Amino acid sequence: MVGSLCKTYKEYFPIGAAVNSFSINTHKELIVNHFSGITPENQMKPQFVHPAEHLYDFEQGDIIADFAEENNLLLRGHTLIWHNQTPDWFFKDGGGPVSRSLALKRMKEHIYTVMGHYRGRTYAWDVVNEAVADNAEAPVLRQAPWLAAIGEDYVEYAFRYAREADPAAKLYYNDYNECDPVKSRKIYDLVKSLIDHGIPVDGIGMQGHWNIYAPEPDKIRRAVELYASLGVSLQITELDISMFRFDDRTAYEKVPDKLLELQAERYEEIFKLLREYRDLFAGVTLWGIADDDTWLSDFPVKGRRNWPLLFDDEHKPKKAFDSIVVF
Ligand SMILES: Oc1ccccc1CN[C@@H]1C=C[C@@H](O)[C@H](O)[C@H]1O
Repeated sequence: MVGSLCKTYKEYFPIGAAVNSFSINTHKELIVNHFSGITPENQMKPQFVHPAEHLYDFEQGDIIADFAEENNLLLRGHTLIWHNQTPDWFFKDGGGPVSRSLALKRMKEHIYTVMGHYRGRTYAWDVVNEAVADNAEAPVLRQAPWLAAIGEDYVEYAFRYAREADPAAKLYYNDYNECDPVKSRKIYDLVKSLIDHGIPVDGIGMQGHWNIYAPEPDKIRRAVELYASLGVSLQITELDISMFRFDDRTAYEKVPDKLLELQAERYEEIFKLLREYRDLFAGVTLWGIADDDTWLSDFPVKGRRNWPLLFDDEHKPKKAFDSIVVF
């Protein structure tokens, strides 16, 4: 019997995994043996829980929340306000664009209803996902439907509504490419501005969609220290270590051993750094359980398989797993 991942890290931080209402059955043994928390990869996103203005559908989210309760797992809510997987109806009114006041009303109702439904079951929420622009010359906020409808203060309103909806939940701002020197400064500036205006932000979610080549530990370290200087909690919320640079079109039928070795070294150096900063991290979540079910197979390159997680297609621990449970 291999050592339990979450038991190994019990004195460091909870270890979570992204799940769906199928993988909680197909990957149940791995979840209950190796993880102390779960995040719904998709099934609490607006597209799934709020498909039409007067229609909520919590069926799949409830299956996940019930599983968390039955197995004593922490449950992270993901995500409330995002430019993706959010139905167009939020931003339309009659034949034209929604007004600021109606968009705020819809945002408030969505946040109150979804957080209210899971109140007491979700200990944290990714309130706003990926609001910051990627490209260096852009302003802080990316172009997004919520920005167009409400204006630059949409992020503030989202966090205020979230605190009102569930005062006990930890409220996170979550983003990717979070170690890029330019983008990390923008994320810092956004969260600092929220804090300076008395907006309730408890933490920054560093998604951690990394790969076997980047970001190097020093870049991760600089971002960790920059965000921690705000006095907020940190979480790695969506960790996976891709075998490829983002849109590299190289593809393999079977993962080369050399890449598995490189990946094990990356996981080892990343978890060494996370253990060093254990006091800053309130959790580390893998964006999936095993390589047979990962969003990175076919994304962003159609037909390109990927092997970014700690367990292989047969749910056996990989070299990457061994590299982080023995230290
Ligand atoms: O790494 C990226 C590259 C391009 C776009 C988005 C991302 C990350 N975006 C994440 C990935 C998968 C989704 O399931 C998550 O909800 C989302 O937060």
